[in-house]
Amino acid sequence: MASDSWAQAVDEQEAAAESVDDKPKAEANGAKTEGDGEKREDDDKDDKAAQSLLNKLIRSNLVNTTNQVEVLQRDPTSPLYSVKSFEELRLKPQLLQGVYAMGFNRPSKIQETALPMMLAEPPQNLIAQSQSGTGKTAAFVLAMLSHVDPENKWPQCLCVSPTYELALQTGKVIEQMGKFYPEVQLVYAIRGNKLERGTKLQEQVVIGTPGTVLDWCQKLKFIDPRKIKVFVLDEADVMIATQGHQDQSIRIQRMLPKTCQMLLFSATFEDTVWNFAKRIVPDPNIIKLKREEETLDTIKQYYVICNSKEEKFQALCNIYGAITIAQAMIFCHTRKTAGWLAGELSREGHQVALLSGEMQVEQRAAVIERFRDGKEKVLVTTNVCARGIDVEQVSVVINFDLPVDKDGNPDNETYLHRIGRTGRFGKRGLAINMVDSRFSMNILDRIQEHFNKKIEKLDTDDLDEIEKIAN
Ligand SMILES: Nc1ncnc2c1ncn2[C@@H]1O[C@H](COP(=O)(O)OP(=O)(O)OP(=O)(O)O)[C@@H](O)[C@H]1O
Repeated sequence: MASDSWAQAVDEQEAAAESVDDKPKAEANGAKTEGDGEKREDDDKDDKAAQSLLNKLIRSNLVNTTNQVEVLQRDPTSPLYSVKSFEELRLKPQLLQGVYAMGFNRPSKIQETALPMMLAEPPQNLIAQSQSGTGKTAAFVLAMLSHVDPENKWPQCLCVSPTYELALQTGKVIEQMGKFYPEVQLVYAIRGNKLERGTKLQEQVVIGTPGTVLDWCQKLKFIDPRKIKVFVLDEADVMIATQGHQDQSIRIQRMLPKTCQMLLFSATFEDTVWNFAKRIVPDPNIIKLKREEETLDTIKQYYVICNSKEEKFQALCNIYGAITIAQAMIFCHTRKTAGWLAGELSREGHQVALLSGEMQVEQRAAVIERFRDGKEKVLVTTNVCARGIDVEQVSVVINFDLPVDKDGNPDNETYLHRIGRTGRFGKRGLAINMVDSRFSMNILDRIQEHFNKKIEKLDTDDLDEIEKIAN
């Protein structure tokens, strides 16, 4: 889907970065100092799960959207309900309390329609797609908790997530939402959680990864799949990217009773996801929410002319000396530049976080959490590390190197995603581009042309001028 393809485009760009680095014209864009055969970011395998996790971690609240949901009902003649408040859903008081304690005042766009469908009697199956951060997890957690009978001490709701870390994240939401409903218990079916043979689980909700869930249902028989009332498959697009998960999920689904409510969620909806979804969810209702397009309308864009990476660093220091920057993200072309820059900035006394390709996902998650919590004010990163990260909360974005594709052409989509903000909710932002050669000037010109938006020149030796950009 075109609107969701930025991540793919970024992947392609990064995958091509090496060949760009080999080209003389690309060297001029900041890659020249890195051409030493180090392991590049692009060697890293596309890791959708890591991306999804990091995105969840950096986001502090709901992604707003002005788009309307598209609904395809299984039975088009039945009335379509949508709610504007959580009260209308007639939730159990303990759950309503949980919802409010999480700070939710009203249902999100997707929740308005998805919740009544999921809570209807008899239960309805649902396939729902909307970008990350629009409230899908909260929605299905509420549906699962609503369907549990706390008197029954066996698993009734089963949720599968693509990875250990994502399962833990969703588990946290279940725990938070169910905080005032202690009779309902949760268990994690994930690696490392070893139960004695012969155990029969008493917990009503199970969250886990496909392999462990399948073992617990089939081989170890901790769970009786015939007693499951709600089955959730989360992050279907991430799920199918992992070898074997698709198959395992289908095998789990086949063990469930016909009456079990099947729910599937995905951030994107390419054909592969759709084909998988149809195998998991029979007779579905379908809800789709288009991704909010990003724009550059609320962003002030500047460029700075420099001759070397040292000069770019000096320009950066001048900018920092002249204006107060709450939090900034700085994008570099390679891991090596990012490392160098982070070192230089720390030497100058800045609190710097570095996201680097060789870090494990847990380490990246820790860096992002610290940045999100404001412990560090500058996040230096390469594209691969930052793809999928929501930059909305960051007021200043600096392109230490401009984004280029494999042919050495401007990568407009990546530029837009790094800098852009969505719709009318977007806060104002400031973007500064470092230009260090004729090649990168040409890239900048073409980016201006593409978006038909002027990028102003900034003289970073003139403090008064820099101060003006902050106003
Ligand atoms: N109705 C609501 N009101 C306010 N905040 C909400 C609401 N629903 C969810 N949120 C919050 O918005 C953020 C995103 O929600 P959620 O994680 O459910 O989205 P998602 O679509 O599942 O995203 P992802 O695919 O990344 O998991 C979370 O911080 C969540 O606590």
